[in-house]
Amino acid sequence: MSSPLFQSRPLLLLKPTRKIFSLSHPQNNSLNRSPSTHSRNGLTFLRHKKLLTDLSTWGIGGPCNHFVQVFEQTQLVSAIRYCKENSLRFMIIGKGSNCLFDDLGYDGCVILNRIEFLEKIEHGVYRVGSGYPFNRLGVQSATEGLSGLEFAAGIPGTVGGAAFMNAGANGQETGDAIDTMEIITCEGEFQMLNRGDLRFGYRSSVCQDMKNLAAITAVTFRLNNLESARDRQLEYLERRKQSQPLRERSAGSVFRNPSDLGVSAAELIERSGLKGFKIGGAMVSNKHANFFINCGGASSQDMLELIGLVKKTVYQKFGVKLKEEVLYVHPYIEDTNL
Ligand SMILES: NC(=O)C1=CN([C@@H]2O[C@H](COP(=O)(O)OP(=O)(O)OC[C@H]3O[C@@H](n4cnc5c(N)ncnc54)[C@H](OP(=O)(O)O)[C@@H]3O)[C@@H](O)[C@H]2O)C=CC1
Ligand SMILES: C=C(O[C@H]1[C@H](O)[C@@H](CO)O[C@H](OP(=O)(O)OP(=O)(O)OC[C@H]2O[C@@H](n3ccc(=O)[nH]c3=O)[C@H](O)[C@@H]2O)[C@@H]1NC(C)=O)C(=O)O
Repeated sequence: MSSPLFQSRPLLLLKPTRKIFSLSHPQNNSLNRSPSTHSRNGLTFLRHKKLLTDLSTWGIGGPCNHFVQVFEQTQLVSAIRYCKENSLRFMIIGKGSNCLFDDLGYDGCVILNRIEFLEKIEHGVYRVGSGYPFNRLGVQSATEGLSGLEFAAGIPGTVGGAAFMNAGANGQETGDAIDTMEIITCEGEFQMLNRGDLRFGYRSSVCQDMKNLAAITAVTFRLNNLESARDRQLEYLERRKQSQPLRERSAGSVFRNPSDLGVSAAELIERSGLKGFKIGGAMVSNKHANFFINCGGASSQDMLELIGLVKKTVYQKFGVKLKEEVLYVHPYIEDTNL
């Protein structure tokens, strides 16, 4: 974050912004132009109309310059081509449950992923559109006596977001259940990635490092028979309800757990005395210290400052550098060091 605008902000894990397209600049690409709508190849693009507040579970974010919803893989390709032809940077968003948008908005095109098909290839093998709700898939598969995604119940993301982040809980991870992944490259080509290509790690997948990934379009899961899968799923969900503030506006865990220290980020934050600590409308949850809540009118600056302060305090107290799990979306591409 080299720009003066962001000098005082904490270093959040940056989203892998699509860089292939030419860049717009804040001075000649105002985020506050008058709203309009136009159609192209059956897609409706909104200009300066959509607020990112409505697209993130945190309920934070200003206007985006361009916004389009896609319901099929071919529409996603069209949307990406449109961005390419018009030199727009773009991002694919699922449920916005892992993103921190800026109050200044986003100067490119936000593509909302609504590709929600589910195809049963054979018993235990599901091919699922990347916009399919991950939560629903977790309940559905467990109800059918299939094991592998019981942990997904209660997770507010999409299948694409979960695969991209390798979401996990209760000792299970998304990547463990994935057989293949279908993607679109920045050149607009479809590609199939096999299990061996995917290199999943704790909250990471090969997708996060792929320079030419435009979007994950579908994921094929291979699940195992387990009679007690539904009971396990219900137990995990109950545990989640007891320990996490699911009714509040959050983005799940803000920080990754430190590796090999045998202590969670939540415990470090709690032991720093920060539960309930508030900056503006942003607050460290009293229920779970690694969940930060928008308790009313939080700005992106409030949240960024809270993240920075928690990070600094934990470092001063324990010498541990916490690393963000949430992804900060820069309003302008020039503000990144990418
Ligand atoms: N374990 C838990 O309890 C919780 C877990 N989570 C997890 O956080 C993640 C958020 O999911 P979701 O809300 O849908 O994601 P988001 O809409 O928050 O998107 C997060 C990032 O994932 C990338 N992404 C999302 N969908 C796609 C796709 N189809 N293809 C390529 N990249 C994609 C986007 O990258 P880009 O912008 O570069 O396109 C985006 O920056 C999930 O893994 C979810 O399970 C969230 C809350 C709680
Ligand atoms: C919510 C997310 O995933 C969650 C996932 O739901 C849960 C359940 O398995 O396990 C991880 O949380 P977590 O490590 O904080 O798990 P928890 O079981 O809640 O807590 C771990 C430990 O921290 C302690 N703890 C927890 C909360 C708190 O306020 N204070 C505290 O001291 C608990 O007592 C426990 O000893 C994932 N988070 C990360 C960063 O790995 C997410 O990724 O967004």
